[in-house]
Amino acid sequence: MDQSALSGSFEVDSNATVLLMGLRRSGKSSICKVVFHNTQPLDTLYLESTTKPTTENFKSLIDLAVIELPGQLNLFEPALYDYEKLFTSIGALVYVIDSQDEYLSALQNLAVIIKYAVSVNPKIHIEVLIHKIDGLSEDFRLDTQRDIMQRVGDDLLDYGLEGVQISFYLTSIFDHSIYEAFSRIVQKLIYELPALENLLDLLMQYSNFDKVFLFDINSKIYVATDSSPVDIQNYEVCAEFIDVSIDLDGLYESNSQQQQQHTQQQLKRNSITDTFEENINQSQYQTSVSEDVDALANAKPTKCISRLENGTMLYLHQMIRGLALVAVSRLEDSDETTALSVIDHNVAIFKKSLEKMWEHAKFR
Ligand SMILES: Nc1nc2c(ncn2[C@@H]2O[C@H](COP(=O)(O)OP(=O)(O)OP(=O)(O)O)[C@@H](O)[C@H]2O)c(=O)[nH]1
Repeated sequence: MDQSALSGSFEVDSNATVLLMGLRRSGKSSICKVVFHNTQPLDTLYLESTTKPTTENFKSLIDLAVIELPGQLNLFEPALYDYEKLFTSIGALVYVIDSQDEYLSALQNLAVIIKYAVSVNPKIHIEVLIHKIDGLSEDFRLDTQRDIMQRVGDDLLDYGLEGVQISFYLTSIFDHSIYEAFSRIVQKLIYELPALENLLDLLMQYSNFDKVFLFDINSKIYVATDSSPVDIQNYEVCAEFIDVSIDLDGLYESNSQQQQQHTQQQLKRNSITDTFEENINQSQYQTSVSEDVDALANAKPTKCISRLENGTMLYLHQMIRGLALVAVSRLEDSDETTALSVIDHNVAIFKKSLEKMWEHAKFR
């Protein structure tokens, strides 16, 4: 984690910045660890309290920065930091509420922060994570959400802020809900999102996909998807398929590496049988190694296709900037060969469009 004592000022220069706030022990650091560092949820149990603001930078389709403020910071205290500068330069405020704890003081704190945030940055996205829902029953989760939404609405009315848009998410680091929430939050910061969604809709239509995601491979956040509703099971299956594909990719050596080993074995055999030819073979070997290096440099992006027991096909194709396109399709076995060449062709066109979009991207 990139810990920085920001001694009085925050260096934030892009709207693709998320500010993570919430009371102590609400789960802020755990969320960062699990989503952006692949930490196992149970390993967050004994995390130390954050005492200084920390910033984490993630390079994906956008260069995202997540600033975590320690829970004990109080906006009313004599300003240690330049809050005005901070709030004017962020794209989203994410406030974490521990739903397993008594949350009234968190809601008071949230109302004060929202009042300040919208006064200095009216365009800010306000996102509330009703967190640690793994400890609540299904019914109680919805009751808690209703209660929190009602109370936040009342508090804002008291401040005369009735028009403020706030999004609420039920989250836990123990399931996919935290990734789903962060995906939606990050998408709001992507200026090109409508164009991307359009492209994905077209890709889906012409490739017989049922659902298509554009994933950030490291975090499993999806930076875009087509316009059909997201079914969490589809998300889970696609996110897990990324891990499987990457593991498989690492398991098998590329052709060029195998070729290199074969040449090496050949060389050893020759050196035993014929010393005269050894020199010639060695020079051949060297040529083949340098060719292999070139081949590796031009290595093809990862592509993986798999069919599940229920007949669903999963299709993964690596894109630019650590992204992967993952799609679900219910293609019949008999159509597969022709359909796959059409899909490959369409995906290649999509990738080119993505490259162009990236070149002209607003947040780079
Ligand atoms: N049950 C449950 N526990 C969680 C969840 N997320 C975080 N926790 C636990 O909550 C505790 C506090 O988490 P932290 O991430 O340290 O909280 P924080 O908001 O960063 O706390 P400060 O650094 O003090 O501001 C840890 O023991 C986590 O394991 C969750 O989704 N469910």
